[in-house]
Amino acid sequence: MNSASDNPLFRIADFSVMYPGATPLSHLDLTIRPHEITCILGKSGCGKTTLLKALGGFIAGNAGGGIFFDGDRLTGPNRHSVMIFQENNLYPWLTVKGNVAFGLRFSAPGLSRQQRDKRVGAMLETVGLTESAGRYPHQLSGGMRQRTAIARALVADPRVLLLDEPFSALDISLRRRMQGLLGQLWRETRMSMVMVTHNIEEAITVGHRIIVMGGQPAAILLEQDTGAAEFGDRYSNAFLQLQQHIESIIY
Ligand SMILES: Nc1ncnc2c1ncn2[C@@H]1O[C@H](COP(=O)(O)OP(=O)(O)OP(=O)(O)O)[C@@H](O)[C@H]1O
Repeated sequence: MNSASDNPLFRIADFSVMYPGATPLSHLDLTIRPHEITCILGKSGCGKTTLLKALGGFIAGNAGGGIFFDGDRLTGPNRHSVMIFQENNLYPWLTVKGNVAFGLRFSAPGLSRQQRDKRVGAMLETVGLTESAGRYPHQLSGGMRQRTAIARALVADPRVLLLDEPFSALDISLRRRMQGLLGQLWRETRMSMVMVTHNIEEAITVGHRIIVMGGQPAAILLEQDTGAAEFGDRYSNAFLQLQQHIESIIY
């Protein structure tokens, strides 16, 4: 997936986060490569969301280390990264189309109404929501809501998509369809994505690289490339062996 000349997208160096009563990350070192889907796995409470929020610039680390995005120290949220949460990503008072158009408001404020409508329309088509453009979030299924959230994130043309258990509220068939959609979007854009998930199968299926965290404070227990074709088949030996291996590490 990567080549030796690729610089890291994120370099997490000697990075620590202390909350009152918890120190999920302490002197953590890790790199995240560009143009890959990196999946982060680990036991509940080990610091996955903390790390993801820090990558989005929403959490500053304690003095000493830092996070470097494209070589520059991250000092706060920037327009290059967009985060999608498990639920409640949408504005309830806006339609699907309005929510997606909102994604352009700050990233491309100079667009004419026509240009904006064109981009929003194309994005709605990509995620299969053209027919539902006029509906409000409460009129959508969970999968449609997450597709709207993905469309809103992608319409802004970010370089990085940060996803925090985006499909965990969905049933298994919808979840698999959403995994397929994410893969399709990646093939079309080669966008860098970092996804936190509890689901080992999902991480192996969707990810090109898996990072397993564990312990308190969290250490990196495993880094594994999973871009090879054998990991695309959830019944292959390689897939099942890796799934068991990760299970044994986490639990
Ligand atoms: N704002 C906060 N204030 C105090 N402690 C916090 C805060 N946010 C998280 N924590 C604590 O930090 C630790 C790591 O939390 P985090 O949400 O990053 O874990 P996680 O691996 O994403 O968990 P889960 O898989 O359950 O979502 C936990 O012990 C949590 O209770």
